[in-house]
Amino acid sequence: MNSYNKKFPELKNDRLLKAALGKDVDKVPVWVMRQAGRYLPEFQEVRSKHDFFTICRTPELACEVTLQPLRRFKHLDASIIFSDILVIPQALGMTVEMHPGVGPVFPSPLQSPSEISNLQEEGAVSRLSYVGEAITITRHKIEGKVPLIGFTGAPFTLMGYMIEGGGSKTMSKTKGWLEKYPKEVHNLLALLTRVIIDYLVMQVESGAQLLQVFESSADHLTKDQFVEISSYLRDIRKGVQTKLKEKNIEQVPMTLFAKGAGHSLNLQAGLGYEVLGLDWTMDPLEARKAVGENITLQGNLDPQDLYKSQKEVKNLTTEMVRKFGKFRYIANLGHGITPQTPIESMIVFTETVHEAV
Ligand SMILES: Cc1c2[nH]c(c1CCC(=O)O)Cc1[nH]c(c(CCC(=O)O)c1C)Cc1[nH]c(c(CCC(=O)O)c1C)Cc1[nH]c(c(C)c1CCC(=O)O)C2
Repeated sequence: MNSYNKKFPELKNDRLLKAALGKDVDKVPVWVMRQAGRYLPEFQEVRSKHDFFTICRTPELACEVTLQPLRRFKHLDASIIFSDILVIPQALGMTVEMHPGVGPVFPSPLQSPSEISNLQEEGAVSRLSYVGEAITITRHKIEGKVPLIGFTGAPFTLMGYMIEGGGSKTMSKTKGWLEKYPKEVHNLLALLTRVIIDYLVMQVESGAQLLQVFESSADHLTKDQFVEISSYLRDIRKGVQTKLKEKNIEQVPMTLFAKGAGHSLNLQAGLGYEVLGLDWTMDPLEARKAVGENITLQGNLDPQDLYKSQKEVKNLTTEMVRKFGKFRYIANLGHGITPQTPIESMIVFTETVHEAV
């Protein structure tokens, strides 16, 4: 399988890819994390008929919900394949359920490091082939209107869910493991890193045009702990590049979103990623100073700002885009859009980005 053989429709809007690679753009590109999701009635409609992971595993359904935001919001410059970061633990043999109103639940989380050896690394990526199929179908159905982003959870975030058994306010079990079992933790993070690299390469082979790595739980780590786990993030970037080269597949830009790790932007800028995602705590000018001119920044309006009046959303968005400027910048929120967000706010946000500079 190689995307060259798939004859995908020609890309008409390449603002996102240009911005990621530091080329000039006519307008600032914009997309929104979780842009396909519960704030859209058409998503709720599909969701009322199907279990969350059934949607992920059924390429036609995943494609349909990926396309939903594009139909509504004419200013979106990218789509992101509908899936979840927790499909990797599933492919390793763990059970993950999505409970409405609760979030992900692992009935049998990892209880001790000895259970790491039960994880089924072999064949994990082939068990994720449904994501590749969803990507390929979606690339055709998008008709080249905008690029399609593939994604993965990053090692520490995935390990956290696998140990905690779901979302956690404190991550105390996981942080306990970091102290008590450094060798085993390394083995697990290294295993996840290997699977993630092959999974991302498979996504590119299937048609993904940019890859985002979500280290969403980095906000639980101390600065020193983040420095430690950053080696896996570097290995992922390098590993994807090396494998694409070996397979003679064109390189794609990659984004790292390490939520809460704005304390280490300078370090992040050296990990090989073309784009760094910022959460809403970061000041655009300080972030630019920390990363220099060779990195594209993505973000970072507070998702809660979308609950304000249209006028305020417009003002805050304009202010944000002006601070970041047109050079090496992709507009987004500082985390995923939340379920009760008024649809009108998405319209104002995306339109305003295109008008702002
Ligand atoms: C940590 C994480 C997860 N999943 C993801 C992350 C990293 C990004 C982040 O930090 O938000 C990533 C993710 N999850 C989903 C996408 C789809 C693509 C998109 O951005 O539109 C993406 C990129 C769909 C989803 N993933 C989830 C939903 C809602 C589930 C439902 O419909 O019941 C969607 C649309 C559920 C999910 N999935 C996860 C959690 C913690 C939850 C529950 C919290 C919540 O409900 O928002 C794990």
